[in-house]
Amino acid sequence: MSDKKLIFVTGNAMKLQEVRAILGQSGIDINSKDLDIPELQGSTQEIAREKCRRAADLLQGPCITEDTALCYEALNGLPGPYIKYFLKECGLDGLNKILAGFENKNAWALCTFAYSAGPGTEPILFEGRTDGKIVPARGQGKFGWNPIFEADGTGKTFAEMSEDEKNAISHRFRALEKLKVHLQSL
Ligand SMILES: O=c1[nH]c(=O)c2ncn([C@@H]3O[C@H](COP(=O)(O)OP(=O)(O)OP(=O)(O)O)[C@@H](O)[C@H]3O)c2[nH]1
Ligand SMILES: [Mg+2]
Repeated sequence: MSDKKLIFVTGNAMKLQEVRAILGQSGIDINSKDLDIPELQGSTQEIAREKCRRAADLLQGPCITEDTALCYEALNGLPGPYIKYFLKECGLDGLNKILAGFENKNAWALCTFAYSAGPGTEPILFEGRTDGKIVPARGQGKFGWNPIFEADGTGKTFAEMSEDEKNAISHRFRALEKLKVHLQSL
């Protein structure tokens, strides 16, 4: 890609902030656009592909989109891509209580970036996953479900970490590492 300037279609300011911080000095410059794209039901991959297709159609050009899922092992991966609505309706406490009947509190955060070269092309997906467990809320509650997700091996929730600490191990960082390689090869 000649100028490495890419449109990230998202309505989520925190995602954008993290993506910019993680991309840092990579030479990949992100512009953002907040378009209201309907999100389908289905697997995270189906949702990610369709959102990116629709975004590229609306923009009439190349773009990236991102979908984040929070997956509970005891629930075979749910709430998954529907976490936004669970968080809104049940809150952090409710997201803990959902697991009250299960001993298994394991969960994973899954980030899926989709890249479209433009309308009519098939989006390419880049996934990143961080394993952890669901815990009662700890730390600064500035971003989504960060306070209830304790990343394995850290003893900290995402909300107890500095920006740099989270960005070094997050689902978003791991997905962006793959997207970066692809973009740099264009
Ligand atoms: O604690 C968190 N740490 C994270 O790292 C993180 N990344 C996303 N989220 C939240 O999970 C849902 C995903 O839904 P989502 O992928 O559809 O995002 P969105 O609708 O906010 O933006 P977009 O679809 O316009 O890009 C939304 O509630 C996001 O706020 C996070 N919460
Ligand atoms: Mg969304």
